[in-house]
Amino acid sequence: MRIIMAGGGTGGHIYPALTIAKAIANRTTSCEILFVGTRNGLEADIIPKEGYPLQTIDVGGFERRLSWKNLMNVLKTMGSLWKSRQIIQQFKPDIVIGTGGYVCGPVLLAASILGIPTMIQEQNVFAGVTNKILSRFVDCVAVGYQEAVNCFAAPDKVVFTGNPIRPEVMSAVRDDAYAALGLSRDKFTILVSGGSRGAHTMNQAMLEVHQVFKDKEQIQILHVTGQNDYNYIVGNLKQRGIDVAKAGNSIIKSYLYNMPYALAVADLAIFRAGAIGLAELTARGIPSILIPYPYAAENHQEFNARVLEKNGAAVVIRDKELTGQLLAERIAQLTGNRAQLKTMAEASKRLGCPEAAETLAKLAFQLSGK
Ligand SMILES: CC(=O)N[C@H]1[C@@H](OP(=O)(O)OP(=O)(O)OC[C@H]2O[C@@H](n3ccc(=O)[nH]c3=O)[C@H](O)[C@@H]2O)O[C@H](CO)[C@@H](O)[C@@H]1O
Repeated sequence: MRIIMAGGGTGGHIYPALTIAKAIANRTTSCEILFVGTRNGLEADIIPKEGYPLQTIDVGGFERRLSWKNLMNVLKTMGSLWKSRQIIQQFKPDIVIGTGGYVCGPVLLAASILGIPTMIQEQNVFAGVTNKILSRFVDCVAVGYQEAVNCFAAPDKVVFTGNPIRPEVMSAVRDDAYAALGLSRDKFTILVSGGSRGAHTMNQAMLEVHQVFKDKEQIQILHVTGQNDYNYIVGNLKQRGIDVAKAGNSIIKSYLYNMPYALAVADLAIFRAGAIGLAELTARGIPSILIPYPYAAENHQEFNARVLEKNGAAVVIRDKELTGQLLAERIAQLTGNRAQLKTMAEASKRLGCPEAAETLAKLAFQLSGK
């Protein structure tokens, strides 16, 4: 089986690509995988680390108005369509799968023109524009949320599979994880993550939260800041009398390459509402406070978050209402009410789809005719 995986920009598009590719590879003795992304996306860091080949094309997003940038991007996209065609003709894939990001447009379109079987995987409740357009050309659209089915013009092509999560998310063992992360196994653990690129407003609010909880011996906060904000947070906490270099209750990381371990120990999560992060939380049955990123395309993170809220798995705080004080209050309410946390954890677990990657792999075999 030969597969091209196209996806990039953020972790929310790259990890599903990796997960689907590995699930397909696990079902066959011979599998060649090529990733196609962009030079500037997180894929340029993550994919080589995972040991897979990555080819890049140059592609940019469009603004919703007439501009020079848009004109340049039309030219870029035409060039990238040509390059995608060359990559596909050279690699000769049995199937091309897109998991989101601008890079999917030219790669999936070129594959479809060349008559190669194609599938896109839409992670969000509210589908992105690129995927809506692509859905007219591809053979199959696999969606992470049942609610997303209606976003597409050709519902007969749409299949609900759930969002794929790395198998390590399910296999990570709590006891091993405490040791690997240097955390205490006797404390209530709060995991804070603003998605693969971090979230500045969340980080700002967290400064106050660390201060409020610094003397609460029973609580430890593992806060993943994202690479841009790490020094800002560590420096600011120092000014507030919290030295993160000395083992304390505030553990600050810029990025976690071993997120599955962090999920294995999290008793409560404070997250943005990226679809893969939410799929991971629900697969492990972790209750959460969600602060959707308000500038995500068509505000799709809020749609994601509201599904968890509606089902009793999460509490949502809107970014514009977020303050350190409000966040600290919500955390105190939940940590002070273990019965509510348990109910939320059960609700979270009910929403999880840990078998999604397997379902997607089977679908890929069916589509490719292999
Ligand atoms: C700003 C934006 O538009 N973000 C989008 C992006 O999400 P984004 O990449 O920000 O977030 P997701 O939650 O979907 O995925 C993040 C992935 O990165 C991993 N991770 C994150 C931080 C870290 O330190 N280590 C780590 O491994 C998480 O475990 C997860 O697997 O794609 C998602 C899927 O289409 C969308 O729902 C999000 O709205």
